[in-house]
Formats: sequence, C-alpha cells, structure tokens
Amino acid sequence: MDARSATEAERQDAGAGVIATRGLTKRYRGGQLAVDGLDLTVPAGSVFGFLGPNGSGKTTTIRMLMGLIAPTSGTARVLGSAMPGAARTVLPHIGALIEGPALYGHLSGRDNLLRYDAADPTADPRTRRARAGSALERVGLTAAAGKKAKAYSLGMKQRLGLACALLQPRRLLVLDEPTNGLDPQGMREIRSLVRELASDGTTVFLSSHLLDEIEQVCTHAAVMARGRLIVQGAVADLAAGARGRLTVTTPDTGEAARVLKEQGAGDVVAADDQVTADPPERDLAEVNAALVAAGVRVRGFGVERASLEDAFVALTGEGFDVAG
Ligand SMILES: Nc1ncnc2c1ncn2[C@@H]1O[C@H](COP(=O)(O)OP(=O)(O)OP(=O)(O)O)[C@@H](O)[C@H]1O
Repeated sequence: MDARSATEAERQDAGAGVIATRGLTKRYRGGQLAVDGLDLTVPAGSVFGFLGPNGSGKTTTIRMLMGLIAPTSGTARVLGSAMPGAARTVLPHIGALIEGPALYGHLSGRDNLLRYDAADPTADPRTRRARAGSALERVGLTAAAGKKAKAYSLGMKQRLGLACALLQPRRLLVLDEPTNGLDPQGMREIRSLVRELASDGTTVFLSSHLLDEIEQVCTHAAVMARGRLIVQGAVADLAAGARGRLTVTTPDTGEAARVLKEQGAGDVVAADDQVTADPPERDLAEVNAALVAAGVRVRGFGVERASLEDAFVALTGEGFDVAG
C-alpha cells in the first residue's frame, strides 16, 4: 500500500470504508464472548462514534482493529488492508490514543514528544523539533510545553497523548474514550479539538459510553450492546428513526395523563406542570383537541426532537444506563 498515491488511497477508503469488519468475533480464553459477529463500516472523512455501555465490547474491537489481538473469527480491514496481518504497513498511517497515553512524568511535554518521535524509525531527526512544535501547537500546549508532564492536568495529558498521535500526518485517528476521567471543561476542550482535527478530512474513530458526546461530536455512529452491533449510520438518521417524547405543559397534569393514555400514548409520566409520553400513532392535532375537550388547560404541546438516546431505547427496549 505504500506505493499507492494519496488520492488512490482516499478513493479506496471512500469505496470500502476506512474500517470494514465482517463477522468480527472475539471469544476470550475464559469463554467470554466479548464481540459477536460485528459488521462495521466507517466511511472516509467521518467522525465515527463507537458507542456502548461499559463492557459492550468497544475496547476489544479497537484492539482487534489495531492488530493488538487476533479475532476468534471474521475479518477486519483497516485502510484497505487485512488486520492483524498488515499491521506493520497500516499502523504508521494511524494515530491512536488507547487506554490513556503512556507519558514520562519527569519529562516536559515537549521532551515527551521528542522521545516519542525518536522511537519512530521513519521519522527524520532533522525535522523532529519542528514536528513536535507543530503537534504541540495543534493541541494548544505550546505555552505549557516546558512543564513536566506529571504537573499536567488529566486534560493536558490527554492532549499531549493526542499530540503524539499527530506527529505524523495520519489518515485515521483512533481514540478510545478520549474524554474518560476529564472534568467538563477538559471534555469540552478535547471535543472541540476532535472536531478541529476532523475538519481537514482525517477520519476519526472514537469510542465513548456517553450518548450526548457522540451527538455533539460525531457525524456517524455505531451502537454496541453486549458485544453485538445494534445499529450504525449517520447520527442524524439514527435519531430521526426514533420518535421524540410528547410534552404537554399544563397545570392539570392528572387529567392530561388520563387523556393521553386514552389516546394511546405510552410511558406517560406526570411531573410538576408537565406530562411527557411516547406519542401515539395518530394525528397529534387530534390528541391536542382531546386534551382541550376534556378541559385540560394546555399551555404547551409538542414533540421534542428525538435524541440518540431515544433511538437506543427504541432499538433495545432498555435505558442507556452505564455504571461509571
Ligand atoms: N482480556 C480479557 N479476558 C477475558 N474477558 C475480557 C478481557 N477483556 C475484556 N473482557 C470482557 O469482554 C467484555 C467486553 O469488554 P470490553 O473491554 O471490550 O468492553 P468495553 O465496551 O470497551 O467496556 P469499557 O468501556 O468498560 O472498557 C466484558 O465482559 C469484559 O469483561
């Protein structure tokens, strides 16, 4: 693949997907089926969110994609080549941040990068400092480059890990839970950095157990539950596949709840001055009219835009509930 020109490589990615797995399965030695028949297609140029509760198989999948462990069965193609066989030629095109960056606490941010770069036999030593400088710039660490890494906040460490991944031009970035353990400010910083990195056309594959994170950052997503793929596609399409909640604002919540149930609404929940429900399969104007006819003082009536969470609940019949 080294012989291919960049445009040829991009054309190939666009056709087959930057990542494409077929029937990818991993059963650990203890018998645990961690990933079960996964068919995943990651389009070129997407920011692809790999979403699932803890233990759903995300890390195991990423480790197979990176050639760190072999699948029990099925195939994984990354940048057009079969893994784990092609790991040596494929991995140089991938920037990865998996399970937190391995940093030397006693070295400065810049020296960590220089050391990381020096471990890459293809990296020209004459341009090393310039590479480190521009990677620091991209992740916003120039001002803190001289500080020891052990004095960095978690968010700064994560950004330094990203800088390592960005030392060379990459066609694909793979980030495993990049905001895990960060405070809200740190999360915001990493999210906006990911958006920025993607804006030049680099495909970004990131895992998360946070639904709203995926909605905020990603163009595409795949949802995992218990090792299986529940759904994948463009985030806008996934959310559109589910109906949002009907919300009625009224002081007469008891009567409103009764009428909504009578009209066929599901999961009716009354609280303070609002009743929410899964909308019934009928013209909502009729539902509104029925409320008014029953004497309910309707002060607000509408269906909220469906979120990815609604889609997940609709698809699995479960809440997207994660412990930690
Ligand atoms: N090395 C291993 N040996 C045996 N079982 C494992 C191993 N690694 C993971 N598992 C099991 O495989 C399942 C999937 O784990 P995995 O780490 O891939 O999920 P995950 O979605 O990445 O979750 P998390 O966000 O908690 O890392 C879990 O039930 C886990 O306990």
